[in-house]
Amino acid sequence: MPGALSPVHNEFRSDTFTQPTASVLAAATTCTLGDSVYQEDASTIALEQKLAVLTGKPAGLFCVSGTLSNQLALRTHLYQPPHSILCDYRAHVYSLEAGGVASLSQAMVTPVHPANGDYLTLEDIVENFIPDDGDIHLAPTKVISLEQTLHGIVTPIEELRRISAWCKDQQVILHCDGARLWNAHIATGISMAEYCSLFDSVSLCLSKSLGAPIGSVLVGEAAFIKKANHFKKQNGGGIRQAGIIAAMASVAIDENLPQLHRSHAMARELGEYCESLGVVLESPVHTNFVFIDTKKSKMNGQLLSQLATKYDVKIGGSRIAFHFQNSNEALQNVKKAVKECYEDSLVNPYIATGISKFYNIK
Ligand SMILES: Cc1ncc(COP(=O)(O)O)c(C=O)c1O
Ligand SMILES: C[C@@H](O)[C@H](N)C(=O)O
Repeated sequence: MPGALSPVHNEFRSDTFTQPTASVLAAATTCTLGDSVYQEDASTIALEQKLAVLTGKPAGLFCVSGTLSNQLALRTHLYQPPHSILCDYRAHVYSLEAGGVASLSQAMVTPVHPANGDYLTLEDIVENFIPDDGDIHLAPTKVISLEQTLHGIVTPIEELRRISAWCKDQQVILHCDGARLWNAHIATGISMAEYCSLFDSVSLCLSKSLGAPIGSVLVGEAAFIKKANHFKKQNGGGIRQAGIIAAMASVAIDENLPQLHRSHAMARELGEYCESLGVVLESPVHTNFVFIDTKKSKMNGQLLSQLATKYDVKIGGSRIAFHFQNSNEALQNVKKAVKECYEDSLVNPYIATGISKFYNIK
């Protein structure tokens, strides 16, 4: 119903909570129903080709999740241990994919803290890169895995170009976890094809800011995608009548991509409000996330989650995630929760111990 609040209008734990709209759901009734393991489903093939054209890559592979899409990319790029990947210490492929790099690819990880505190530069990479120089003590860096956006931060295209040129010169694979590359595209106006031209492979989530119910697409060279499909089947990722979810994802891209700027504007509004209070942010608000630096702000993330409930919004911890289905009413309630949590910190400064999570899965 036009104007009605979405069931997830007050959901700020993650943009993974976006729900299919009526028109996205309707696509499930007009899709093809071929067996996509046999590569006979027209709706699935159409989505993969759509993403290939959009990103300027030769081929695409529909996967049930971003984790699978990322891990298939790394497994396909990595084939002769001892080897390692280099990424940001906060990268999802390292910190939130259950150790898949180790179990699936038998790879070590070099997690790097960016010197500028926000995004990896070529200097960070060169300083931590492990050369394949015959030293039998080492696991050489074979893949550099960047994330755009990472924690909502947009790495400048100029930096990506520097890194990409260096990787080509060093013959090192460059992968992009582009779960939210869509957000970078909308925030900068730089095309998806321009971004993707800098990487050997890109994993694109459709089930987050874009509001598809399920799915990601991995894009890259045809031979790479063919091998990734082999590993996809090996790991139980073969999907039979995938047309149902592929068709929904295709509509979600068309209808929801133009709306991402709303979530960015709401995030900016909250970020500015936080700073007006004196709340310290962990990183700049470039897209749809506000990360509160609970340590520097001496704020208790769990208390923030509890206060969120008091104001009828859902917040998982130090991250406040925006998506196109949030309401302005809910944003004002988030501000009330943040203000009360910050005021509490002035009286009861919270000293965090142990690893801090920005999400809260029971
Ligand atoms: C940056 C990033 N990459 C990959 C993923 C994995 O996606 P999925 O949850 O679909 O496995 C997520 C979260 O979901 C993410 O935030
Ligand atoms: C928790 C994490 O895996 C998820 N991708 C999120 O951003 O919410």
